[in-house]
Amino acid sequence: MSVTSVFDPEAVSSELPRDARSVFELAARSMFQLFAETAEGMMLVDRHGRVVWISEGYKQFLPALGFQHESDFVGHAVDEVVPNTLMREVLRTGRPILVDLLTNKAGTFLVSRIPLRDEAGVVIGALGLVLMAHPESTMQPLMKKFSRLQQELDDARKQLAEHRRPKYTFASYIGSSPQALEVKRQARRVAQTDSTVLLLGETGTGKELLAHAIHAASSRAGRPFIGVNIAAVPDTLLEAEFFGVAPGAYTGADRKGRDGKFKLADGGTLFLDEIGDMPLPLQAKLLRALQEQEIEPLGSNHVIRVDVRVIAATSRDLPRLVAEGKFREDLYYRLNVVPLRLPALRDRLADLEALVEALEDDIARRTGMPHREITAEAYALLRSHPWRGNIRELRNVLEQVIMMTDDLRLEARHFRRALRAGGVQAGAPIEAPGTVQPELHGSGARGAAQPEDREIEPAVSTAAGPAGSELQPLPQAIAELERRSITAALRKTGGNKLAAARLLGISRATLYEKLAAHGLRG
Ligand SMILES: Nc1ncnc2c1ncn2[C@@H]1O[C@H](COP(=O)(O)OP(=O)(O)OP(=O)(O)O)[C@@H](O)[C@H]1O
Repeated sequence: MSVTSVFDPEAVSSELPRDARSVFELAARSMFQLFAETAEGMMLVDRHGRVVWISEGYKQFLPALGFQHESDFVGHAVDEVVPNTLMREVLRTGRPILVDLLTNKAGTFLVSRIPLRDEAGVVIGALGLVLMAHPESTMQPLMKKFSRLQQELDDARKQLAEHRRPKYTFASYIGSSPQALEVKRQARRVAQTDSTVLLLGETGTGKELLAHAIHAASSRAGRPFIGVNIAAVPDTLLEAEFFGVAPGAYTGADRKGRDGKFKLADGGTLFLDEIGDMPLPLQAKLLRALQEQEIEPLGSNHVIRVDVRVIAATSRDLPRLVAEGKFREDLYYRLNVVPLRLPALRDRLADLEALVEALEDDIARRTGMPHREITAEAYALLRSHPWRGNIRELRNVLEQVIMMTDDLRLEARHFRRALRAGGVQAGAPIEAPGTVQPELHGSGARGAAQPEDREIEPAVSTAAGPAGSELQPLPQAIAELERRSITAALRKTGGNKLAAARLLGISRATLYEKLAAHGLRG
């Protein structure tokens, strides 16, 4: 846009009174005068970049620039007398640089550079203004605030990157049994590709750990790893969680819009944990996102392209869910590109010792407590335990024992109590006839009561308050019953919340709410 096209005195004079042109010229002269007087310094260069004039104020900078006399400065090429100037840039592009910091041997200056044009709009020179000398001292409070904000932003970015960094690598997956080595070999291979991976296995077998490790070994390692635990998010919030919300779609906290997990994982890996708990209506949308790599935030009619590698995991029997009409067959096949089955701990007992050592080491490091020695007899007892909760349960038991005793030698007797507290007597049959293992079943819909519920009946009936005991207000009795049922379910599942929620016939999100309400750590 040329200056004349905006301030054309001819055009102005046709619409304004006759003396408009002289008013305009007067205005231009006054503005020039004002700049010359208020700016710390001002200079004019011609179309060849030669300094043709400097203001009285500008003369103060000459000694610092290395000149005794005005004549040593005026008449010379601007970039020869003012190091680092961008005046030539303005002459070349015809675009002003309204605010800039210029630093050279004379100091730092807040400057402004404006092209000058003739009536045809051709650049015939440029005006340079020194708005402020040494702004680093004058503007110190502002600069300080700016650098503090910048520092805070950098810290937040670092924290976020740290948070999104893969927590585990293949080295974190402990085990050298043939089963463990095979699963690591397959996972390493698949890490070199961009294929969708489906991790299958009971609860606590290390599916999430392996998902992190695959990401860390893939070409996406430098990009985010984003996890969503589908079972932990209420159905009504899942769509927004996955695909995000467009600005203005809602009032309140989401008014500004929010990125979904797909967007956050762009360029990286999205880990969909407990995929078997995905509500049916959302499965079609997920399938589309996986196939097209396109998402549509809630309340928006625009699609966003994403580049996301998906790793899904489940402890549920997906083919069975498909047969029951609870999981879309097309989504199942889309996810089941590379299935990896993680062995249960009871099927790789050869790794138990190495796992115990690694977990004990980790617990000691985290808690600052001394290392413990574990006797052969204790190992024999641990090997005979059914380990329904797998490595998570093993860790819980170990943690409990370490917390309960100061003894440096951990014997079978130490573990016996913790294993009993886990709900299953060491060496006792894994399940009584008619009971069902919490994981790999859970055939019911999210939150629906399960037939497995009868497993916790004993806890429920005793908690209900035995006949003849003191009566208490109903709300209190109900709260107590709820608390006891939750504790029993958690004990039974080795602390696994999803399995406990299934046993109780509630969603994991509800379980979390109730844990908080009862002040239970879970
Ligand atoms: N092979 C392993 N080596 C070391 N630690 C392991 C291994 N497998 C699992 N763990 C540990 O056991 C715990 C549970 O693992 P993880 O959460 O990966 O299991 P999961 O299969 O995803 O469980 P869920 O299905 O319940 O979500 C974590 O603390 C993890 O570090």
